[in-house]
Amino acid sequence: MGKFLITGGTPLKGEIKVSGAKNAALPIIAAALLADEPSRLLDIPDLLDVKNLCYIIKKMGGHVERNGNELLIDPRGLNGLEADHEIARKLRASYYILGVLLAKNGWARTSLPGGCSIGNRPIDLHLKGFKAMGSEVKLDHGIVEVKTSKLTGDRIYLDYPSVGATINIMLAACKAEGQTIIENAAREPEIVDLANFLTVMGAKIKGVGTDIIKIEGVKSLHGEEHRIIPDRIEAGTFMMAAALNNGDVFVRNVLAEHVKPLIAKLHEMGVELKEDISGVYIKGNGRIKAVDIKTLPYPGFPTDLQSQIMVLLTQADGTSLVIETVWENRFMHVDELKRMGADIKIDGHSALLKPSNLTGAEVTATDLRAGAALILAGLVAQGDTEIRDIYHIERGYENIEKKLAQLGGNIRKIN
Ligand SMILES: CC(=O)N[C@H]1[C@@H](OP(=O)(O)OP(=O)(O)OC[C@H]2O[C@@H](n3ccc(=O)[nH]c3=O)[C@H](O)[C@@H]2O)O[C@H](CO)[C@@H](O)[C@@H]1O
Ligand SMILES: C=C(OP(=O)(O)O)C(=O)O
Repeated sequence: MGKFLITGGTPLKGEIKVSGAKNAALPIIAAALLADEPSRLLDIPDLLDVKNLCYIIKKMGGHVERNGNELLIDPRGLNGLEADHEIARKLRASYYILGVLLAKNGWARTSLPGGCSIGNRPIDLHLKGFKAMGSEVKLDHGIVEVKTSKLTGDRIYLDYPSVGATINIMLAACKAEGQTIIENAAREPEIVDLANFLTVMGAKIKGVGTDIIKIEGVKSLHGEEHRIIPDRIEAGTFMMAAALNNGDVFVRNVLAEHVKPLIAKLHEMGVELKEDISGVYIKGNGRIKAVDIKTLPYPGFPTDLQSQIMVLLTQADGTSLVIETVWENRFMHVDELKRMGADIKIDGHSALLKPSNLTGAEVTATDLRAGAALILAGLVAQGDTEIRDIYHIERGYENIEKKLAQLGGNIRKIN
């Protein structure tokens, strides 16, 4: 199993290009299966999650071909109704197969999905949506089965603006009979990207990016070409890496409007940054002011950047408070950061951080963003850091060690 070895202290300088967004690419790959023809997807990151989803599609008879960062998906041979259970358990996005196959064939089965262990992660809202649309739902021994003789649009209120439930219901609703209205829908940019792709395929969707999405079902969808939006979480991770290490970095391929909550906080922290049409310039100036953070659904501060910003806050000039409201177990990086000397106290959903001198240590990535936080910590710490279980990080960051090394970061992977 691979490890990252990092020696901290080198300022990061130069330019780095952000890849396509994992959390947009995965539902868009699934959506391509709704068409009657092939689709060509551009800027698909080369990630473990993408490989696993493609494997599931191939096992169901679909054809997937990768050419650099392009993915050709031909759904014409798709004859399976069941996602490979073993692989489906390795990623969250495998459950999008449910919405797609329900719309296509009225029947689907998969094991409960995987993804980061950051909380309970129920799928009740997905199932509530499928049921409202006329499906029978069975959940037995970790296997979910959804079945319908006729998928019909309905009004569905989400008790929480769940990203996954909004996506799964949208996927199913595109080919349901009549209109589906999702109330209290999630507004994340990845959902807008998915809706843009579905719309060029022929779907009728209104209100995306607001909390009420209306979808009028259509009989068929056609294949299309689509470029995935830049990954705002990868972008945010690099922006913070630059701010931490007195860097002078241009993070290219960032849509600044997608990272507004982070930009606002970096401004508050006194980090110098400038937005550009194609990215963001960051210049660390050796001083970071303490700030408070509360994670919220979009457009609030993203939970997927919470672990990373904590590292920045260990270097601030005072005490900061971080409140995690989305996931109940997303402070697992804290024990690892403490091994590196971080002064952090957890009380329920809150973490209190005091200025700390970080030193290199042997640490373990417990989930994807926790792993990213450990990389940031390793880059700023004195001495050597070894990060284990980096497969978590590789689920969501494309060649992160190569990209950071290109900026002068002293990081390498060993197998
Ligand atoms: C693959 C993907 O896109 N993952 C992202 C997605 O995860 P994911 O789509 O799983 O996150 P959700 O928005 O669904 O979950 C948010 C909250 O809703 C709760 N919930 C969710 C579904 C449900 O049926 N019932 C329920 O109670 C969850 O327990 C959690 O507390 O959005 C999260 C929130 O921005 C991000 O952290 C993940 O990186
Ligand atoms: C939690 C994440 O991903 P997933 O939902 O795929 O586990 C993430 O991307 O930070």
